Amino acid sequence: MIDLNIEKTLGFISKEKVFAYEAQAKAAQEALENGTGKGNDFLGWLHLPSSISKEHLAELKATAQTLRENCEVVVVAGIGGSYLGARAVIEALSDSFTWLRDKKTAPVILYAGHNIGEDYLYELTRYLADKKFGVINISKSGTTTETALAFRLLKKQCEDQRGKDVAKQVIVAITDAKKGAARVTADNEGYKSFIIPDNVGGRFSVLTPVGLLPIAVAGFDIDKLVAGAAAMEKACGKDVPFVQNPAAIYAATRNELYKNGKKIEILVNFNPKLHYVSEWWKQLYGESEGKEHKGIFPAAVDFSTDLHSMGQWIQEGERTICETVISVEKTNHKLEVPTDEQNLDGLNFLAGKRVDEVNKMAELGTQLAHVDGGVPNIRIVIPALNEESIGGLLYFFEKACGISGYILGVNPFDQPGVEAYKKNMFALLNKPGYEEESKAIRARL
Ligand SMILES: O=P(O)(O)OC[C@H]1O[C@H](O)[C@H](O)[C@@H](O)[C@@H]1O
Repeated sequence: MIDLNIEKTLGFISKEKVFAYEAQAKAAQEALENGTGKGNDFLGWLHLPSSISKEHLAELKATAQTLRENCEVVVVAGIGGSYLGARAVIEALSDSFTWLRDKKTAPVILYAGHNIGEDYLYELTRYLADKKFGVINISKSGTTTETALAFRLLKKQCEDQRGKDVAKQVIVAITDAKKGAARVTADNEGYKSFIIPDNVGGRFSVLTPVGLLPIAVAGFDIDKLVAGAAAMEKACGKDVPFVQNPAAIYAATRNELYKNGKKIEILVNFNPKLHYVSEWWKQLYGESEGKEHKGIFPAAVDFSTDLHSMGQWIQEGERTICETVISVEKTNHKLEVPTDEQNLDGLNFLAGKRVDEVNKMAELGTQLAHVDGGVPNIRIVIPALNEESIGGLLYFFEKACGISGYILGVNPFDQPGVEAYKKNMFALLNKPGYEEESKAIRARL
């Protein structure tokens, strides 16, 4: 379970004001439960953790096993919500150097379809040239250009390298039940496929096959991940009183901070493995709340790395920011600072201490400094980097996002703004059907 602490925001906003959101948070929770709010076609994530069946998990694990047995490398092709959840969990739980080890216990997971870098894709195809690789092609719409382009390359390479029959075994599609090019290809080629439910938007889909299959291929326990999320679903349930509901309190606090001029929320970690949890969080909150010219800008830093780059700005720059720190209570391994007789580096005052003790003092020192500098600080403690904790943390953020978006007054479940660049790109590339737009955009150049 997580521990949420808002004490260090209270010099900037008052507890009374935060607690005054109780009625709004309750109304938001009810709108989510009853499906009466904006975007109510996309509430499938709300009770997803508690509704995932053992059979579904077993099917995912069986497919993961096929990929694990037949692949040295598995490429996850997807963008946005179709890759960030999987990557967030895999990187949070993986040994940082596992990809460099000769002996591997699971296929190396690589990512594609989240950029259009020609060199990136060239180098990926080169790396895969002598590898037994498979592909998980993930796209809810089934038509996202970045992903489709990468998949076209990977599909051809996989078939050329491994033959059509093996390719059929090691290519898996995760997409809509009926529509989209990814569905057509999967059905035509006879790929194993999983469905992304209609009522679960991409950024809320980590606990569907979108996240669960790659996570299982990487060797992590999806039963425990889902169990952690289900426990959090309960802890943030509609009947939990406001003061005890971490999702409601977080949603209320960030809305009150926003009202008081804190336009940017920086998600902070003191553990490099959480980098992609922040990337996932940025999409979740950015796409959900950034509309109608409103919404906190979600940013992220990795400390202490970024204390030596962004630390100055955070300490003394424009006072429009607040921080939310994810702190991991216990490390998974133990490492002590050794004693050195000569003590040339002057570090003997740390000798015998755990490295994590030093990290925790960096964290505490940073919190106090930033609060002194005018940055309100929310702290979220998770017990450890394991499946249960991460599952719980992700669901907590999803639930809080739904409540927070409704308090803000926007539809947290659509993303109309994302289409603007796509329309221009298609017009510039002369995509059939965009003839008028092509003419209009060329006239502007
Ligand atoms: O899964 P897909 O349909 O390929 O979509 C992938 C991503 O791109 C879209 O443009 C949306 O902005 C995201 O919300 C989505 O997660």
